[in-house]
Amino acid sequence: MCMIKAYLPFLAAGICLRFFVWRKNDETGEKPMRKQKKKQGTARTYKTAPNFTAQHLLHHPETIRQLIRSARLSSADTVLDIGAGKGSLTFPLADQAGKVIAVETDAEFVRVLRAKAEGDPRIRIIHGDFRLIRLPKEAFHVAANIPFSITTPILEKLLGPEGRAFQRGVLIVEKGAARRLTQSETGDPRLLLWRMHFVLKMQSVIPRAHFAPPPRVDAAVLRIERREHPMIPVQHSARFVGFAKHMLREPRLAAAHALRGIFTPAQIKASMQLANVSREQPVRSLTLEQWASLFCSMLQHVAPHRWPKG
Ligand SMILES: C[S@@+](CC[C@H](N)C(=O)[O-])C[C@H]1O[C@@H](n2cnc3c(N)ncnc32)[C@H](O)[C@@H]1O
Repeated sequence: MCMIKAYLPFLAAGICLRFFVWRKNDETGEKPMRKQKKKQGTARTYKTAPNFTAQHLLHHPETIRQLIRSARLSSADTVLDIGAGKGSLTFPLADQAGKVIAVETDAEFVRVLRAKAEGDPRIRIIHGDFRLIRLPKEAFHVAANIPFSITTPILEKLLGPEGRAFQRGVLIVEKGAARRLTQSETGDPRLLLWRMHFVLKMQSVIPRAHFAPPPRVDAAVLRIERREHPMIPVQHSARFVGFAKHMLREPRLAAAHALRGIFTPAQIKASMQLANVSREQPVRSLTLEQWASLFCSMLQHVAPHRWPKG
């Protein structure tokens, strides 16, 4: 009895800790990491710290059909399924595309995928972290219900220099993330850069009930298409980020003021006229065309030593 009494405070502390961890996972809307069976022999190897795995599997047949249809794939296409799970998208995608590359970190899911895809030359399964794999060099598309917890690293990889062969994609992301990525006004220089090269659109909302287990929030389909003609020269991408950061130090400031550190007064007048920017227009309300025009004016007329650093 005395022994039990002595252990009671530790037991209570343990229960509190479990509750706290559970609440934390609940707040993020993510499921805690699944435990791996040791005997599978394909132990998880992370080069970076493990993240929540976000295993919200899509189980709604019509939503799956719509996503596959909207990916507009042909038998000549290569498509990436990022976070393939048990293959709810992988196999329907293989019926449309020439080649599907399915990337998945979870050893148990990879085992299921390999068993289902055995002998199917159209499907290649990569057991690994998408953030660490090498992207195809030939043109490719993406159709995926991605792990929400790594939405930004996934976009950085696809829309940055590494993803130079990425053409277009339909990605299921958190609805809030889809809104942020597609609303017209933004104060995020990197998002502006992505928009110079890609068109991002929120295509449709997917109710949380279409996933198992359901996430805490609804999801949405984010459509991404590479622009045929980028709005700024690709080789000046890093410079564009430097320019946008400089301009967005105070997003509510009138563009004419924000341009001061870079352009002379005469250059400000001319470049604003060319970009059709009004005198009091705040920086954060500049349209993509205005951003591109002001930036190109800087490249053309301002001495490189005055260009803001990234
Ligand atoms: C939202 S689920 C989607 C699963 C499946 N595509 C579906 O729709 O049913 C995301 C999947 O990504 C996997 N995952 C999590 N982190 C990953 C990473 N860094 N690289 C690749 N896959 C990852 C999870 O194990 C999970 O199976």
